[in-house]
This record gives sequence, C-alpha cells and structure tokens, in this order.
Amino acid sequence: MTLRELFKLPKSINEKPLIAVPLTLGPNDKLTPFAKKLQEQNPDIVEWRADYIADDFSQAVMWQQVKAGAQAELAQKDVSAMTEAKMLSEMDNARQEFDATWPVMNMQIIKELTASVFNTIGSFPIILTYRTQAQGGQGEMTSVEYATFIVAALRSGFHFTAVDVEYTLDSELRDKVIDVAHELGVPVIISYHDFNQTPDVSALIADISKMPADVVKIAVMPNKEQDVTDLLQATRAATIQQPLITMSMGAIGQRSRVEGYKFGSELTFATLDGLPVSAPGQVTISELLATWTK
Ligand SMILES: O=C1C[C@@](O)(C(=O)O)C[C@@H](O)[C@@H]1O
Repeated sequence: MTLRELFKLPKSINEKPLIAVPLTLGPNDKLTPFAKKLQEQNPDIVEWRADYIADDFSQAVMWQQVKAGAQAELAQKDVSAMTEAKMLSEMDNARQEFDATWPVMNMQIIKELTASVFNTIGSFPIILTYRTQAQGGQGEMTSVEYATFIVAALRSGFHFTAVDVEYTLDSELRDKVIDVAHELGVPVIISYHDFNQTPDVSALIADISKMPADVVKIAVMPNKEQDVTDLLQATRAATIQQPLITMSMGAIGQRSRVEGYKFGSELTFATLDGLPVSAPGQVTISELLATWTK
C-alpha cells in the first residue's frame, strides 16, 4: 500500500511525494494567517507540531497561573499578616483540589487545543506530532504526559490522518498509544531522529518495520555527502511492507528532501513561504516546486 492510499489521499498525477508543512505556532501566535497561507500554497498535509504549544498548558504552568491570580488579588487587598497567612495556607488546599481535578481539566484543554487547530485548518489532512526534546523537538513532557497528550488528542473527536509516535518512547506506553490510534482507525508513523549523525539506516528501517508501525520515518543528520548517499541507498534498498519516509537533515542533506522520492521516500517536509522550519534543511514549497519543474 502506498502512503497516499493509507492516508486516503488522491493518486498523484506526477509521481511526486506528498508535501507536508509543519504547523509550529506557539500560544501567542495566530492560526488565521497560517490558514490563509495554507490555502494559497495548498500542500497535501499539515503536521501539527503540538510540542510548540502544549507545554504552555501543562499542570505546572496552569497552577502557576491560578496561584499568580490569587496572589495578585491578595496584594490588592489591605489584609493583616494573619489573614494573609490564612489565605496562603488555603492555597495549599486549593493546590490539592487543583491536582485532583487536573486529569479532567487536562482532557478539556487538549480537546480545546485540538478543536482550535481543526476549526481553522481541518479542511487539510492533519498529522498529530508531539516531538520531545530528546528527538529534536520543543516538548518537555515526561513519557507518561506525552502518551496522555497523544491519546487525549486522538480521542478528542477530531480525526487525524495519522499520528507520529516516537521510536524511543517507552515500549509499554508506545503500544498503548498505538492501540488507541488503531482502534480509532488512525495510521501510526513511527519516527526516529538523530540530529548528530547518520547511523545505520538500513538496520533502523528493518527494526522499526517490525513494530506495529503503519509508516516508518527516519530523519538523520549527515556529516558528509556520503551520509546522504547512504541514506538514499538504504531507502531504495528497503524491502519493508510499510510506506517509508526518510530524510537527511541540514544543508548537506537538503537534496534528500527534493529527490528522496526517486529512492522511495513517499513524503517530504517543506515550509509555507516565510514561515519557520521545524527541522534544519527544510526548503519552502515554492523552492521545492521550482526544483521539480526545472
Ligand atoms: O519527523 C519529522 C521530519 C522533520 O524532522 C524533518 O527533518 O523535516 C520535521 C519534523 O517536523 C517531522 O516530524
């Protein structure tokens, strides 16, 4: 099965790979200008990089906000030291109450975040990705928080075209997330990143393909031109059942993003013009299309 078939997308008319653009907006950015550019440049897929926003709604951050609000209110009141001490001790009880209700609040927050993405750009297929710092992203969640986030977003009632699950996630949690995705009919991309070097890509492809992955994705850093050639050749030589996405990152690896499809990589990440990259070496859609029509 091809990646297009798996994602239920129309057949390509020119044998080119799918183009995915990353949505890397943080809590203070507006989605509407992104949505407008999206309509203009019309990529195949949007990858929602939730790690750029989700940590701003973590339990610790939300509690800090509640606490800061209460303290600001206290500061405005002219209260005695005794009353102030009493109110502060009440904060401890409030903290316990906050912690007890957090799982429900967390689900609601994740649902609202997901809804805001789908309500603005849901006419495009969306891949759900939360990239941890260990794999080159912004995300600081623990493995349990990561799995909770992904499962809650998948169960939010909005249908993702695919979900990215990191290869390095603890295997028990990984299986749990994959089970939920499959129960909801969402294909799982198992992805591996190395921002320092190009390891043995063939071995990695073989290893990931043995997992319950519907798509295998590998993004690694070349230190020399030969590393890019090795990645492309490993992509061509792969005999796995699942669709494959590979790329060499950084400046040296850029050609893999443009011509990787000739070796069997079925999707390439590019940015909307003028928007930031989500990994080194990504080109813009315009650059990509210009190179393809040369
Ligand atoms: O896994 C990938 C590939 C990527 O790292 C890249 O190199 O283009 C960009 C990420 O947003 C995406 O999740």
